[in-house]
Amino acid sequence: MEPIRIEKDATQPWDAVVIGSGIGGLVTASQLAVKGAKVLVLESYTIPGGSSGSFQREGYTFDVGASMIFGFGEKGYTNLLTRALADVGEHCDTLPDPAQLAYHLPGGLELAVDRKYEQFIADLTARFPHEAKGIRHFYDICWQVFNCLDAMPLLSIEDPTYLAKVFFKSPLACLGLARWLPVNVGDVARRHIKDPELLRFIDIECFCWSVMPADLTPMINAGMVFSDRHAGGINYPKGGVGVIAQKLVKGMQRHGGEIRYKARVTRVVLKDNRAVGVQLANGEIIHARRVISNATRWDTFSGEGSKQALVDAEHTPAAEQTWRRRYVPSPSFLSLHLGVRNEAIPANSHCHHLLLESWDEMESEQGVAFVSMPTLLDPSLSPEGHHIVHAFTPSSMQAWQDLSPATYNSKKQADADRLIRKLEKILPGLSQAIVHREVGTPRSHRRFLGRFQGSYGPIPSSRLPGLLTMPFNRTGLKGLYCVGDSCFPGQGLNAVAFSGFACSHLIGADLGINPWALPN
Ligand SMILES: NC(=O)c1ccc[n+]([C@@H]2O[C@H](COP(=O)([O-])OP(=O)(O)OC[C@H]3O[C@@H](n4cnc5c(N)ncnc54)[C@H](O)[C@@H]3O)[C@@H](O)[C@H]2O)c1
Ligand SMILES: CC(C)=CCC/C(C)=C/C=C/C(C)=C/C=C/C(C)=C/C=C/C=C(C)/C=C/C=C(C)/C=C/C=C(\C)CCC=C(C)C
Repeated sequence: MEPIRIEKDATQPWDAVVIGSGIGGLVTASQLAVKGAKVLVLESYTIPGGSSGSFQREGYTFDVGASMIFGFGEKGYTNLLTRALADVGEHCDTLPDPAQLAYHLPGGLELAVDRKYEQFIADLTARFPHEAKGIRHFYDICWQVFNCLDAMPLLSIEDPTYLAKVFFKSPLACLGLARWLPVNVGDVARRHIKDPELLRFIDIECFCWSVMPADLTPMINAGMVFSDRHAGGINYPKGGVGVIAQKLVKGMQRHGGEIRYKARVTRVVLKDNRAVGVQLANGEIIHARRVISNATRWDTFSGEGSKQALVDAEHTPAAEQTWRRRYVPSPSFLSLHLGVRNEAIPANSHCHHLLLESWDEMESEQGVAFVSMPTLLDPSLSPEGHHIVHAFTPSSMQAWQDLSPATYNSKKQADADRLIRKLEKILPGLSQAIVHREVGTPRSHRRFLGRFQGSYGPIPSSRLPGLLTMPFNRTGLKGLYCVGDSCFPGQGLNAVAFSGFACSHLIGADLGINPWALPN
């Protein structure tokens, strides 16, 4: 289809300026470029991708953060990364992971989540035979949610025209989603499962991606995660996670979009209470018809703790204060990027592992340890004879603030050593095999990713009704939109990709450049 060109006036040369090149920002920008909009992405760092970038050191290609990738399936509508790339004429070769994750839990509960659904159900049932029915019911309900999502093109539910069309196309799927929107996982799990240890397992199943127990995790997101890992499966992009962002940039550029690196936005420029552009740290002002922030809402709007927000307190909409009362920043991470000699990795290891020593520690500072070893799938990421061990554990900014440089450095090394000792439970001899080591703290995450308190993303401050209170892309300021994990439906690459599709669709509707028909 011939792209629709938008008329521009001299003072507003860009149709849309996107602040940040996380996956949310890049999907918005590339989708808008495909619709014919003139788009500019401004990224403060030197590479694209944000938490989903990759960086090179001494022959290793390390993932910044994201490593377990959903949304790369071939069928249906929930494969949003595959779709975002295909829409700009790009494709990532991926390596299928035979298991999503190997759990190493208290009480000797060891379980790898098999790619095949029936195998996973059989393995979990073997451990909890008295809960065979409950296990089947609970995970089958997750499939019902997933099947609703997978049955229809996923665009902005803020656009009434889309809602009407999609309701006409898939009425039952829409009603199914409307039913599950206000529900959390804990309520559904307790309806079918009674064994306290199995309920704890459901908690950690949620925690490992939502950083919340089941009672605070929205059912829609669980339906997505607990089913996509078996439907499209977990697939690792060949060459590292950063390839996804690099290809989105390439595809966007091919459609006329542009990106500038080392371009930190310091404020959204307003005129008559409307966003009309942005100002960069070097003072340059760039005008645009629409401004999209891929920074977190805490970094976008003023409020308690936000030091240099992009919108001042006077112009911050009241709804943002309500959001801040409902959602708080989750902890950040202490992260390790290790290059290790092959001998430390047992043969036939899984790529992703989660270790928890005591259930009481699930939500504690540095309680759960996550491990990703992508070289088990893609050996080209490390020098021959070596593997990557990327490990992280939740850690809050408060634990790292107000320390002298010497105390900060020694805490960093001591905490890293402790994490490595923990990992030796599954990787015996690890500490002796390390040849390259980099340690990141919440302060590193804040500095390099520009994220408020280095946070992984927003989590509810109390029990909320599922996803019902999560804000969409439109903000209370005309011309300004948000995208990324502080928008519906929250954290996760596939989730922020959805946020990007929804945001570009909404802006497309506002600018009148959307194609009439829903995508196939
Ligand atoms: N699957 C996994 O294993 C895993 C692990 C970690 C993170 N993640 C996911 O990654 C997702 C994050 O995606 P996202 O789209 O929200 O964004 P993001 O935080 O990854 O990227 C935001 C980008 O905006 C840039 N930026 C911020 N403020 C700026 C400013 N003022 N000027 C210019 N640039 C600025 C940052 O440098 C960054 O590149 C999260 O949802 C998280 O769940 C996944
Ligand atoms: C009309 C009517 C009636 C109605 C309407 C209704 C509707 C339509 C609705 C709609 C809705 C929707 C569309 C929704 C959507 C949703 C979505 C898309 C979702 C998604 C989600 C996703 C997710 C959540 C994901 C996630 C993931 C993650 C986070 C991951 C992570 C991971 C990690 C961290 C890893 C770690 C571990 C290791 C390493 C071991």
